[in-house]
Parts: sequence; structure tokens; C-alpha cells
Amino acid sequence: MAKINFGGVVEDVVTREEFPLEKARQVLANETIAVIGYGVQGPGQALNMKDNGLNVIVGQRKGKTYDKAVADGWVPGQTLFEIEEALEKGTIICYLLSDAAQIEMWPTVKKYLTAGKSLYFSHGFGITYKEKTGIVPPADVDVFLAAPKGSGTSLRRLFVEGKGLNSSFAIYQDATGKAREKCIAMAIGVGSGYLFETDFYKEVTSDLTGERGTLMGAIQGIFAAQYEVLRENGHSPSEAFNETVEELTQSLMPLVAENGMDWMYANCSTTAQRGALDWWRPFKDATKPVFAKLYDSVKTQAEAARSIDLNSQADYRVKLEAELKELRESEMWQAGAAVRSLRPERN
Ligand SMILES: NC(=O)c1ccc[n+]([C@@H]2O[C@H](COP(=O)([O-])OP(=O)(O)OC[C@H]3O[C@@H](n4cnc5c(N)ncnc54)[C@H](O)[C@@H]3O)[C@@H](O)[C@H]2O)c1
Ligand SMILES: CC(C)(O)[C@@H](O)C(=O)O
Ligand SMILES: [Mg+2]
Ligand SMILES: [Mg+2]
Repeated sequence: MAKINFGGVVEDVVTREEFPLEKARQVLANETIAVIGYGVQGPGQALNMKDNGLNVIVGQRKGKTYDKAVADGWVPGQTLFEIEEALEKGTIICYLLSDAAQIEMWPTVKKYLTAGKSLYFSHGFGITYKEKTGIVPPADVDVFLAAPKGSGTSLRRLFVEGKGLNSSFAIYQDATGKAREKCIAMAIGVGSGYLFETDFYKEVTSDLTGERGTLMGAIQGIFAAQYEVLRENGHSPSEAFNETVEELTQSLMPLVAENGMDWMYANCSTTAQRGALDWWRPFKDATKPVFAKLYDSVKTQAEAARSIDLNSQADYRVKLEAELKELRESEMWQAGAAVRSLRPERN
């Protein structure tokens, strides 16, 4: 593995140069990769693997999502099957149902995990919380994960643009002695940029923290707080939204992605620079206790328990839709929809 210095800490990573696609193809040459589930990660990973020349089939229950798979070019009876048929044909089972559905479908999946097959995840959830999920694979199958660090939608978009999301990988069970090379080959096959190694516990713990924290939960909270303060002080929705979200996503974050926040600090007005240098620490001090509380809630498995309990309630979908509606219909995101519709490229 390549040794890379990450700000003073040296880590082993796998790059595409070291483990080229050709090698992934060789490792997986005799495998039938069955992607079970065609939600968000399913399409991204299945289409990328197919375009990378791997032997992929999809297992999806009938309905709207099955129709989407057909529209994406999967052929019923040839490369698209009902879940059980795909489970039977697959030698590497990519378990890409929602984490809640993975619990429900486990007794079915387990039946098809015969000796020498592989069980692939994109999250450490099912295995780490096995006391809650009941997901305990047979001892004679390989179990590993590749977890793209981003949405399945961007996994596919970046692949089409010739780029790649980074993924973590982890091996939980090596029954055949080949789990590691199969895992890395799969991670390259789904279109990853570089790979960093983790374990199932660390993957799920960091992932749950990140999505509840700066990736979605914390950022939405900070957006809402600043937007409200601006509105309470007489600024228009347009001004408040542009100064809170639109400038960040359209102008500054692409530059931060390219060059880092340190560069951004060095390349804005001296006025912005002074203020941002003065204010980042108070924001850190105010939010760090919340992040510590969040991490604790993940570590004690309270987050996992809440997610499993709520997801299994009969009226969960209805309640979820009400929560999503509230967000969608908030003034801030309605203002956002209006702002997006005015972007010149939309016309
Ligand atoms: N969403 C992402 O971009 C993302 C990113 C990284 C990792 N992951 C992980 O990848 C896995 C898949 O997540 P996702 O967001 O793509 O899933 P999802 O919520 O989009 O659902 C995937 C599929 O589950 C099927 N499904 C739901 N309930 C079912 C049931 N009862 N029986 C049969 N099928 C059912 C749906 O039809 C759908 O095809 C999860 O482990 C998730 O944590 C997701
Ligand atoms: C895309 C995310 C947030 O990174 C993923 O972890 C998920 O659960 O959807
Ligand atoms: Mg996640
Ligand atoms: Mg994630």
C-alpha cells in the first residue's frame, strides 16, 4: 500500500495506480456480482461496475425502483431479477438495501450464503449492531465492506466525469483467504478514487457522526440559525439565503474543495479574513460540546437503536414525510428553490 503523509500522520492507502482496474477485473473475473437493492447506492455502484467491465446483476423487488432499473438498461431475466433469484445467482452479494430493510430481509439472504460466497456491505451498521439487527453471517463466507464517502448520486456522476469518490474498506471475515483482494477489487470496481482502511465499527461510528454532524445535521442547524438572525433583523429572504447558503455552495465550497479553507482564508478580502479569523473559534467552542454529545450518542448505540426502532414503526413513512415537508416548506428552502430557479444556467 502507498504510504501517504496526512498532515504529519502517515497512513497506508490504496490508489488506482497500485491496484488498477485491470487487476480488479482479474480478481473478479469468475464472480457474479449481485447488487441487492436499487435505491441510492445500488444504481451508482451497479452501473459503475458494469461500465468497468464486471459481471453484474441487480436484484430488486417489483415497483417503481424496478422500473427505474429497467430504464437504466438492466434487462429482466438477464441482468435484472427478483431479489431471491439474484441472491441465488450471485457469488458476491452486495447488500445495498436500506439498513432497516437489511434486518427484515436477513433470514432470506442468509439462506443463499453458501460456502465460499462473499457478503459485501457499504456500511458497518448491520454487522456492528448485530445484537440489534440479527445479522450474523455464516462462518464460511467472506464478509467485507467498501463505503463510498458520499451519495450514490455523486458516485455515479463523478465516475461519468472520469473522477471518483474516496471510499473506506474493511474486512470482517476472511473465510477463503481471498477476502482482502476481493474487497479492494470491489472498491475499485464501484469507481472509488483512493481507498483507506478501517474496520466495521469505526466505519459506522464515523459515518453516523459525520451525517448527523458537519455533512448534514450541523450544517442545516447553522444555516437555519444564521438565516433566522438575518430575517429577524429585517433582511429579505433573498439576501438571507444568498448570504447563508447560495454563496457557500456556488462560490466558496468549490474553491475550498479545490484548494482548502486555508487558501480561502488567504484569498478573500482583508475584511472577511479578519472577521473569519476572529469568529471561527467562538463557533468551534459553541459547537464542540454538541459534537461530543453526538459522538457519545453514536458510541452508546443510542443512535442505532433510535434508527432501528423508528424505522420499524408502521407509521414511520407518514411521520417522516411530515418532517421532510416541514423542511421543504420552510421559508429558507422555499427561498432556496426560488434562488436556484434564477441561476442563469437554468434558462
Ligand atoms: N445513500 C447513500 O448515498 C449511501 C452512501 C454510503 C453508504 N450507504 C449505505 O448503503 C446501503 C444502501 O443505502 P441506500 O441509501 O442506497 O438505500 P435506500 O434507502 O435507497 O434503499 C435501497 C433499496 O432498499 C429497497 N427496500 C427497502 N425496503 C425494502 C424491503 N422491506 N424489502 C425489500 N427491499 C426493500 C428499496 O426498494 C431500495 O431499492 C446502506 O447500508 C447505507 O447505509 C448509503
Ligand atoms: C451520503 C451519506 C450521508 O454519506 C451516507 O452516509 C448516507 O447514509 O446516506
Ligand atoms: Mg450513512
Ligand atoms: Mg456516509
